Amino acid sequence: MKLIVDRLHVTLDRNPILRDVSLEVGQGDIVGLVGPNGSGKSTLLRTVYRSLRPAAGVVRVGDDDVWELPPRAAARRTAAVLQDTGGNTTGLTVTQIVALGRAPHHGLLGRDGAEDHEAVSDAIDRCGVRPFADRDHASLSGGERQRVLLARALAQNPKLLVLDELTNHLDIRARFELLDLIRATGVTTLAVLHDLDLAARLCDHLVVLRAGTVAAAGPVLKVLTPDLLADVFGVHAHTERHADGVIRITYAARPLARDVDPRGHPCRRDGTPAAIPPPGAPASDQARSPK
Ligand SMILES: Nc1ncnc2c1ncn2[C@@H]1O[C@H](COP(=O)(O)OP(=O)(O)OP(=O)(O)O)[C@@H](O)[C@H]1O
Repeated sequence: MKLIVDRLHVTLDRNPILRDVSLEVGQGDIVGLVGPNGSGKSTLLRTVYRSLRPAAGVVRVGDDDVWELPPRAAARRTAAVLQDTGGNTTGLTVTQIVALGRAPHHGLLGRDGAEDHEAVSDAIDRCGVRPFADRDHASLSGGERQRVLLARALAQNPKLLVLDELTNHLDIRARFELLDLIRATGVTTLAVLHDLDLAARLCDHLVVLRAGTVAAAGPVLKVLTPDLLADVFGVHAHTERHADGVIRITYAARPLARDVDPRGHPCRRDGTPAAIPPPGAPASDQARSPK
């Protein structure tokens, strides 16, 4: 199903956290949500998986506003894998954790049927956690637990996957494997990723948040321009597609100084110029961080 976020505003403790945020994830597409710390990525995800009601705006999954759907119907559509959803799982096996993904599909009696067993078994296999199936979930490594949480989400058979830093605990091979796995699901996905290289590998499109607003959105190469990387992330970098088809980002050795604007002109900490550069003045190389 398609996800549409339309003119979303979120306020927390009277502070505006998201302002006029709109984005779209097409059926089966993977869109990466990126941005500096505190830019509002997790807050946006919370409105999408219906844990935080927006002050204004609409979140539509398929044809329905998720905030108008009954909670159980909304839960059947969207599965979220969050940074710290491990919770206290001591005493539950991996299979039991994955089976929790079936809860939104159960009737009043809450009994597992053949379809539930099949969905759980299939998710366990797809995520490669069969070797741990009978282990206590709490005894797994961080990376193993991440895969189990993804298996729980897939067991739910969702129409929309919402992922918050899923690859955090994973080694590099496991990251690539997980990215392949997410791609193979074919499920519409909105994923928060801090690692821009991984975002470029996984995603069809990116949405860049800065201070609660959308700074840019579109195909990876169009979005991750040197100006945007300097402006939003404060780094000198360039992005290109290599001969193997993979988009990679090359970063300068150091971040931009905080008191230099993206063109290398001195500025105040709030980004306003310290002095108006004369017309046509070249960017000061001295003011730039070394490449
Ligand atoms: N209850 C609250 N009251 C006021 N501000 C809040 C509240 N909860 C979160 N915030 C602020 O909202 C902003 C956005 O937070 P959010 O967690 O969505 O950012 P993020 O982009 O996911 O950050 P990170 O990359 O560090 O995980 C932050 O500045 C945070 O301090």
